[in-house]
Amino acid sequence: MIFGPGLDWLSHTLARTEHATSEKIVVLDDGTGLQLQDSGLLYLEPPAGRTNPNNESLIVSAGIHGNETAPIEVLNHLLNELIDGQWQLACPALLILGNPKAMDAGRRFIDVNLNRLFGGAHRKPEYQNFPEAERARLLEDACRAFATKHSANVCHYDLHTAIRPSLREKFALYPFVEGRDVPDGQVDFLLEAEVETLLLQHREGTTFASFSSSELGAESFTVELGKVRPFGQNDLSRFTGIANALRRRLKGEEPPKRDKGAALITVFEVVHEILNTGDGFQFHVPDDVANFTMYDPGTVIWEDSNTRYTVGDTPEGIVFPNRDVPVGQRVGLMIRPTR
Ligand SMILES: O=C(O)CCC(=O)N[C@@H](CCC(=O)O)C(=O)O
Ligand SMILES: [Zn+2]
Repeated sequence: MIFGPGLDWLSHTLARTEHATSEKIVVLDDGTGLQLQDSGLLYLEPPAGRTNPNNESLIVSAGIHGNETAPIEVLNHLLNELIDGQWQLACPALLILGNPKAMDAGRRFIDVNLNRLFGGAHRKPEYQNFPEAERARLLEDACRAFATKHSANVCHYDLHTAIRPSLREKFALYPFVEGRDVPDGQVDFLLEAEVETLLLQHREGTTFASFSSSELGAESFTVELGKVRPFGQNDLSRFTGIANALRRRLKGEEPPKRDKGAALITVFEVVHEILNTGDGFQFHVPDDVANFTMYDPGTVIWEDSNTRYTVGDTPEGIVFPNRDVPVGQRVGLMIRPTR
């Protein structure tokens, strides 16, 4: 047993949240290799000679925010099925439970938001000595090593749930990389996962998905799958879309044929990132507003002593409103439909 008697990956991760250098390797009956590289960091390798029909390598992460538990449970279930022999792995995969200490504490983060520390931001002097800075470095190194070993077609899905209710329950964010467009195959995958809304970021960020896009050349998405709830309180029937779509990819099966009348994806572009500018910053969006609430042209969204942001000529929506962030960090995104 790779994780110890009676322990699955999630229980093992919650029981051992500390950085651990020892690497444990187990080979399943069918020859699939499992290498526990660190707490919450698991590398999966199909047996030599097995074909990888989609010629791809997958990084799937959850728990970058420790209280976003449903995607963690989904990933853990998929792994339990694999270990149980219910299906066979076709492609190399790196499975990540992002912030074990915060998961154990039931918190978004311990000292600082891990999903603002990627792309080297963890090296900033103000973040040193925080466990999240060390974790960001470790995850970057692990992903870099994975992408170097499996250079073709690396995809990364970073799974989250949102703090606020959402008028569009499931949505994905596509990190900004100059000159690229979302491939049709990725749109089909999102729809297969029942994610019917896509947000195009307007500039490079310091999220995990932004790092894997920009530095590893991966097709990456942050995927929001529902609402934050504690472990054991998730209705996992609302997450079957992503579970089925990921399992299908890990098995190397072809995508399902899309019906003519099937839903299309709705695309928004980010037009403005609201930052907490510090002294005098006032955010005029109420605390309990749902993601994708739309505001009419001319509505004042935020202001400080120098600047006032008002909605432009066409309606704009708010996503991730959260006034409770440190100065310099994101308070929300303003978005606009693209078509
Ligand atoms: O609901 C919220 O306010 C936050 C949910 C969440 O964690 N979202 C990610 C999005 C990352 C991105 O912009 O791609 C985050 O804020 O880190
Ligand atoms: Zn999150």
